[in-house]
Amino acid sequence: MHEDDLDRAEDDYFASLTLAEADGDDRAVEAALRPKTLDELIGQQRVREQLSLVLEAARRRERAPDHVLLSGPPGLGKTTLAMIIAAEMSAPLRITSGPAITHAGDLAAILSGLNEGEVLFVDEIHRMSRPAEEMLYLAMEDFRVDVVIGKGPGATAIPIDLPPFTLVGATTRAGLLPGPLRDRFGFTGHLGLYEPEDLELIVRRSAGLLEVTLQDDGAAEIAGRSRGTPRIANRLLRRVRDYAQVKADGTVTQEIAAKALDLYEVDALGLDRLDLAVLDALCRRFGGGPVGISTLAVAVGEERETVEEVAEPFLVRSGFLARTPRGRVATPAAWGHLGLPVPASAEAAAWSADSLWDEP
Ligand SMILES: Nc1ncnc2c1ncn2[C@@H]1O[C@H](COP(=O)(O)OP(=O)(O)OP(=O)(O)O)[C@@H](O)[C@H]1O
Repeated sequence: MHEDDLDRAEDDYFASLTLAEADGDDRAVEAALRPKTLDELIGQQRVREQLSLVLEAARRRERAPDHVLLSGPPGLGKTTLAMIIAAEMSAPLRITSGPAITHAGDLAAILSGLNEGEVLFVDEIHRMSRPAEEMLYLAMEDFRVDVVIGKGPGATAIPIDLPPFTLVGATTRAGLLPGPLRDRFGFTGHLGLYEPEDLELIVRRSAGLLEVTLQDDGAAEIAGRSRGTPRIANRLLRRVRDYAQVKADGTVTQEIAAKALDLYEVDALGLDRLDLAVLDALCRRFGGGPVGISTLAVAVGEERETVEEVAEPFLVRSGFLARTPRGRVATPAAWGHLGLPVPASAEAAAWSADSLWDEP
């Protein structure tokens, strides 16, 4: 079995555990904490409303819903939403990922094994191979695949009809998807970083499920340091719970949460070690930029994708980093956060509105 398939099988297994069975294993707990219905999902109001309409309309027409593309940084709930779509449609769910589909044949095998109405979730769909992508165009539009038998001039394409299904694609980089693939999704939902109030509700819900005694100010402290990301909020809650149980009486107060998170090197605004390394390199080594994302990634010893998809969205949203056509620049707030004096060039460069740039 491919490594990714093994991961997915493990995910399925974790999803089948009850919380009591799962507790003690971080990945299993994460799966068990997933909301199961759209109503249970916290935040992402717009996507929730839009999706609820798409699903309701499909139910009334007794048809499989249109294909759905979900985009946004990691840990915001794309997998959770795919599971919810299947559950809301009472349809089976099949999970795979772009990197697991290296040949068109891998995809043909998956597609031809689908049942009517099934939801196929392809995580990291932007990392699928090109031939597989082209096969997917036809499958999405005409519910058909052409399987090529043989090679060279004697090769023949045998068309195979597929039952109607719903593809749910997830990507951290909608911009990387080729236009023809993006256009074949009937609905695209963009998941943005969560507001602290929503994260607070998520932390409180998880604390309830995990039977952690959590005071309101403790929930606010964890939410404020969660980088706008439910997965991180849930993870921090578990680390704070450890601390509260070992160093105190088990109750999570603001003070306990702050102490625990300081210990785990999550600063008061939620910046973690990578975020701080990026800011530090940007300010101290590159004089505040502009500097290219690849150079920045090398400077902090990380993959370009990790810096771009994990650290950058949060740093931009927090007002510490700006993207300009000439590269990334530190804002005056970044210098301030690192306790460094703000150079005059940073004041001018970062805050000329014309220099801000949205696309990578
Ligand atoms: N809106 C939400 N309400 C409550 N919990 C949420 C919400 N969104 C995500 N979570 C929790 O966050 C965790 C991560 O969610 P999920 O795995 O769906 O993210 P993802 O976007 O698919 O991430 P990745 O792309 O990295 O796999 C899950 O444990 C889930 O319980």
